[in-house]
Amino acid sequence: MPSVSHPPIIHIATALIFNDKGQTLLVRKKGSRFFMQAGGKIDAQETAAQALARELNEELGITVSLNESNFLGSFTAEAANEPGHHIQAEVFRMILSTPVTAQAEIAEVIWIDPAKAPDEQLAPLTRDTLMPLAKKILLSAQPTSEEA
Ligand SMILES: Nc1nc2c([nH]c(=O)n2[C@H]2C[C@H](O)[C@@H](COP(=O)(O)OP(=O)(O)OP(=O)(O)O)O2)c(=O)[nH]1
Repeated sequence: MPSVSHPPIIHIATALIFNDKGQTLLVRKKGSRFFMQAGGKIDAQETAAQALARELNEELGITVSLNESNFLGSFTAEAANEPGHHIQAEVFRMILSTPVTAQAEIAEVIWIDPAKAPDEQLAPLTRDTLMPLAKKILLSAQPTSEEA
């Protein structure tokens, strides 16, 4: 029987970060043309939540504490910056009301309405999974006409 080879998997932790204006935060890392969610690889001995808190501190200068109520799920996609690799992303959600500063390997930070994000500039996981999820979360958070 022919053997099937699977692409190597990179395990990362990342976050859908929202502000109070219906926007979500994306970063572009130095040397990459793709915008994606902040975060990065989970080191040995770290939980996904610990890895994400460390990465958000390194990349954006923010201190967050995360628990399972912030956890959205585990999603897979092609890795944006490492051809031939796939990622498995542990994805959290949070609301941020403090300013952020691009630090370490971050070249750009943007806040964007997920309905207006240009697909061709997004990493595969962001384009195919996380921006659609962000739109759903924002829609479900909007008050209905009866509540408004
Ligand atoms: N943070 C993040 N990485 C993503 C997303 N989508 C996606 O394909 N990736 C890819 C880009 C990279 O190939 C990989 C993350 O690696 P990285 O190099 O940025 O992670 P890191 O900050 O831990 O850096 P390092 O240990 O390699 O120095 O996952 C995403 O939405 N967020």
